[in-house]
Amino acid sequence: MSASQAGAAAAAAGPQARPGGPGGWRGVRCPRMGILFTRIWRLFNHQEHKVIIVGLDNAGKTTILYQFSMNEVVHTSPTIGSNVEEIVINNTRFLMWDIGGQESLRSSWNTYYTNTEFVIVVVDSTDRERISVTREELYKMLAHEDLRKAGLLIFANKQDVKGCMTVAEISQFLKLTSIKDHQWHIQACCALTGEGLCQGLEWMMSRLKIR
Ligand SMILES: Nc1nc2c(ncn2[C@@H]2O[C@H](COP(=O)(O)OP(=O)(O)OP(=O)(O)O)[C@@H](O)[C@H]2O)c(=O)[nH]1
Ligand SMILES: [Mg+2]
Repeated sequence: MSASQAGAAAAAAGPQARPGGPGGWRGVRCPRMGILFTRIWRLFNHQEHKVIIVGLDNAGKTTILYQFSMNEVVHTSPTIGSNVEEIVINNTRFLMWDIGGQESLRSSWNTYYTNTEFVIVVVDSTDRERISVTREELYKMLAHEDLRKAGLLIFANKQDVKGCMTVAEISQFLKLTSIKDHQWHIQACCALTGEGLCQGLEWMMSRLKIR
């Protein structure tokens, strides 16, 4: 269930990095071509898309980050500061920052905003009491100049828990249809099984393609 708004290694191989011989470059070596090749390679393959993962404490952000990077459920403790991992999907590189969600840490979320292309907001779908706090934090973020162009992916996490809020309820509580100045998408998921996480990433990939 989901809804949406509208729908390196070779870089090191400079002229000196790989000598001729088994597995190495063969033929005429041209340093200038090497530099040019390296630049082009960086241009097309080394572009990293910065993503920040935010949301209230206990929402499941760190669990999601490590499902993405290791494809497994890790034992987590509340994040103090942040975790960062590089995720590569079909040659597309995402640098994902998982930022601690405790109240005392939220005022420093904005120090991560520069150059962010996607904001992933993780919602604990069982936490009805604090959905209004998530809404406040969400609109504060969207108003920030550094996130003006960022796409917004909302994960309605913990869908495995009986009686949790549905995607429709969360969309309504967060007033998502009122968001006109950012591309957004909401995706139901369960970080423990990984269900729904790929669909969220696919949405991000689809946004990159139409730019
Ligand atoms: N039932 C259920 N539990 C989950 C799910 N995702 C995460 N959890 C659990 O929720 C708890 C908090 O998960 P974390 O990933 O540490 O939460 P966080 O958002 O990183 O929290 P902070 O670092 O404090 O901001 C852990 O016990 C997870 O195992 C889920 O989809 N379903
Ligand atoms: Mg965490």
